[in-house]
Amino acid sequence: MTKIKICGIFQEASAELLNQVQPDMAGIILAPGHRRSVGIMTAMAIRAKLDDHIPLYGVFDDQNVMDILTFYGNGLIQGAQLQDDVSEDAVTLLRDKGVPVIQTRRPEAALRDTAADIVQIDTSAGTGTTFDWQAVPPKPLRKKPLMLAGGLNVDNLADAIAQVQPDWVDISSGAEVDGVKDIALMAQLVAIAHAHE
Ligand SMILES: O=C(O)c1ccccc1NCC(=O)[C@H](O)[C@H](O)COP(=O)(O)O
Repeated sequence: MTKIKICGIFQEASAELLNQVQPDMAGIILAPGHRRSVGIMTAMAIRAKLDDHIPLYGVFDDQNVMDILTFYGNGLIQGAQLQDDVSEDAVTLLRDKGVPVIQTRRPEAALRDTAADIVQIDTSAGTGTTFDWQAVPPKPLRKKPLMLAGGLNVDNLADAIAQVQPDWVDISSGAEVDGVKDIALMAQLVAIAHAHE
């Protein structure tokens, strides 16, 4: 089974849909200024609606470690996804404080040492853009669980899993119709991921 994260939840109603399709993780964009960015009130409402056993990760594109620690400490998020330009010092500090971390990397930097729990390979940042999956290092070379992201959808997910052999897949745009999370697409994506090793 390949685990699946559905990212970019920005509506309370989408949390109820996630409870129906049961992904292994959900993500909210706590970095400001993006189409799917959420404020604290919406984030709290999403966390309250989402089933307790589905961890909610905050996506951050700066190094405001104190904010991340506060959000983690008060239960708003169960982990942090840090974009490529966040320093390894921030990753180490968060891990030292017990915060699970997903570190986003471009494919060419996939094998760089990190204290993160999961390395996400992505060039998309929620734009639905794929990259050449052959650039992902083969499984025997990986030191950390790998999360594949970027332009995954119901048409290419099975091929992506077969080719890359990720531990996790992460999908945002491919789970949306007209910019809003769609229950039928999310159900298909979860079924495809869970059916494949
Ligand atoms: O979704 C955003 O708006 C976003 C903004 C800034 C940094 C990251 C962002 N999204 C991350 C993700 O949704 C996923 O980790 C990943 O990039 C998959 O995106 P997609 O290609 O849309 O499936």
